[in-house]
Amino acid sequence: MSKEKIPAVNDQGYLVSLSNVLVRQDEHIILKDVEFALKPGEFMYLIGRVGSGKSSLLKTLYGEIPLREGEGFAVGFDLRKLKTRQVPFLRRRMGIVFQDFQLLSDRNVYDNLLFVLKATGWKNKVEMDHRIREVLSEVDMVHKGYKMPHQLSGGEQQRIAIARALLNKPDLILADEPTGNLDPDTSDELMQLLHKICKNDDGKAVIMATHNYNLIKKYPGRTVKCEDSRLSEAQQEEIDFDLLR
Ligand SMILES: Nc1ncnc2c1ncn2[C@@H]1O[C@H](COP(=O)(O)OP(=O)(O)OP(=O)(O)O)[C@@H](O)[C@H]1O
Repeated sequence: MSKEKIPAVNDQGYLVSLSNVLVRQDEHIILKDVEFALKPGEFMYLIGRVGSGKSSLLKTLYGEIPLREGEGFAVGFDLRKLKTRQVPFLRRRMGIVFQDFQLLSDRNVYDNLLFVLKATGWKNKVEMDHRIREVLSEVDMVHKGYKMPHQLSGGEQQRIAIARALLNKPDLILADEPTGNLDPDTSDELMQLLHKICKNDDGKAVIMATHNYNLIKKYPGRTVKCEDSRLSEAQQEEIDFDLLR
């Protein structure tokens, strides 16, 4: 729906590219010398102990923490030059999913999705209805539009949160501990859904912060770790080792 036509990838074909980035919370340095890049269609896990900076890194990507040092690019935007008024446009190109679902409790599933479409500039009722049906179908929840959030299980609520994240056809999904409130079987289903979204032809990438190493074992993929204020690619052996601890 947005009129901007800037490409989501940079000259090197990356959806996200950070170089020499410093991430701060207040005056505290959370991560330094951050270097990483992500291509369309990639699925990347972000791991690290509690407080190691996973959420802070995601917040930097979605413009919640301003990038003041280093170079950053995400879904067509130069994060270093990002103006407050551009943040909604950046977020329209990203779908963000949290551990606690964050659905509006006072309205049903359909109206939760409608609310987001209206807030992001959609006007045409038929188009909005069509898009809502499409995203509900993508997450296998077509018949749950009339339900109130409290009438859904945790796994179903997270599916709706993913449907909401998909509404504006984002180039990148950022998921911060999306299985944190789900039981193992439901987590499993959610992983299959996220991988399916990533494998679609439109080249969506996913970054998922997680503590759930069992899921990484079951659904292996590129894994990046926050540790000692640094970001690095994690090896499978490290994941195996951490599982044993
Ligand atoms: N709003 C804030 N203001 C100041 N410091 C913060 C803020 N949010 C987080 N921090 C600090 O930044 C550090 C990194 O936190 P962050 O939430 O990024 O870690 P995390 O790896 O996502 O942790 P978790 O696994 O618990 O979600 C922590 O030391 C935390 O206390």
